[in-house]
Amino acid sequence: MTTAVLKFGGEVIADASALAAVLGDVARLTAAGWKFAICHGGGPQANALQERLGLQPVKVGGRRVTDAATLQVMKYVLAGELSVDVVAAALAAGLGGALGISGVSAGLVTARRRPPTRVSGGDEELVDFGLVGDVVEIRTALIEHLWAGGYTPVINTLGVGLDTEGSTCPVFNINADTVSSAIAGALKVDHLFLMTGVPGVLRDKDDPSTRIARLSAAEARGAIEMKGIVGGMIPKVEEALANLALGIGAVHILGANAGALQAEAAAPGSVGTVLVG
Ligand SMILES: Nc1ncnc2c1ncn2[C@@H]1O[C@H](COP(=O)(O)OP(=O)(O)O)[C@@H](O)[C@H]1O
Ligand SMILES: CC(=O)N[C@@H](CCC(=O)OP(=O)(O)O)C(=O)O
Repeated sequence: MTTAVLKFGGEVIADASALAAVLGDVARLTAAGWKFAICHGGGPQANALQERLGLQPVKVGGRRVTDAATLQVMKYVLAGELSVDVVAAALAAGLGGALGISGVSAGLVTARRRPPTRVSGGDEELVDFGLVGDVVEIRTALIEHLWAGGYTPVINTLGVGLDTEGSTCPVFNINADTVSSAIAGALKVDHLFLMTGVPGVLRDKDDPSTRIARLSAAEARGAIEMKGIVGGMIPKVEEALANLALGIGAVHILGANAGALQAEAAAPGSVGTVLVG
């Protein structure tokens, strides 16, 4: 049995034909015996709703600064519209066991508030991200339970603190690349696929023909330092590398194209970028 975490961001969700093609591949691989956990983001959709509400999206090093109103937007967007729409698209693509959950469900993604931190890709000073969580623990039992029942979890990446605040536990916004990498590490999956709007990590971020097939940790850190990797590609690479050592078979960053999952799994680096420790 092959196990995989597939993460895609809001950009992929916004492209209905790309999303259908990818979910069709997941449906076929699942029918052939693979087990997938799908994690999704929703950054562009959250930006759009913030703007409609007169809020200004602020991101530092690819992570969103999250006040109380922004967290509310993240709940509406991630656990509301996009969770429902991704599951509906998965059902349409033939993935009959698709089931939407959040990182809050059964305490799947437990987290604590991130203290003010210095950020790669930001300035030198400490950044207070507000209601953004750092992952403390992934409780994999829920995913294993769903897999055993024939379901494919579709996970939106909110997290929960288990230290109660009055009558409730605090909910946190967590970057979807962070959550998917942590889940992949906890499950020790064979493949972590980070699917995005570009074909992989690019030498020149504006030139899709400059895809890097294999990227080492040292090269990745150098590229972040030299600002060759910027914005939303930073958390993807950093978080995947941080979790690779936990026992993920292979981490692939790749574009959302039909057949890409199978091709990358069979020959890592053939259509995307494979990260090596
Ligand atoms: N070296 C790089 N190679 C590829 N993409 C890069 C690089 N540096 C920055 N990026 C940017 O990172 C983006 C992917 O991150 P992001 O937009 O957050 O995706 P997602 O929403 O799929 O998580 C790309 O669309 C690209 O604009
Ligand atoms: C803390 C943080 O940055 N959270 C992310 C969660 C959504 C996400 O990661 O979406 P994409 O995968 O589409 O970028 C955010 O607020 O945008």
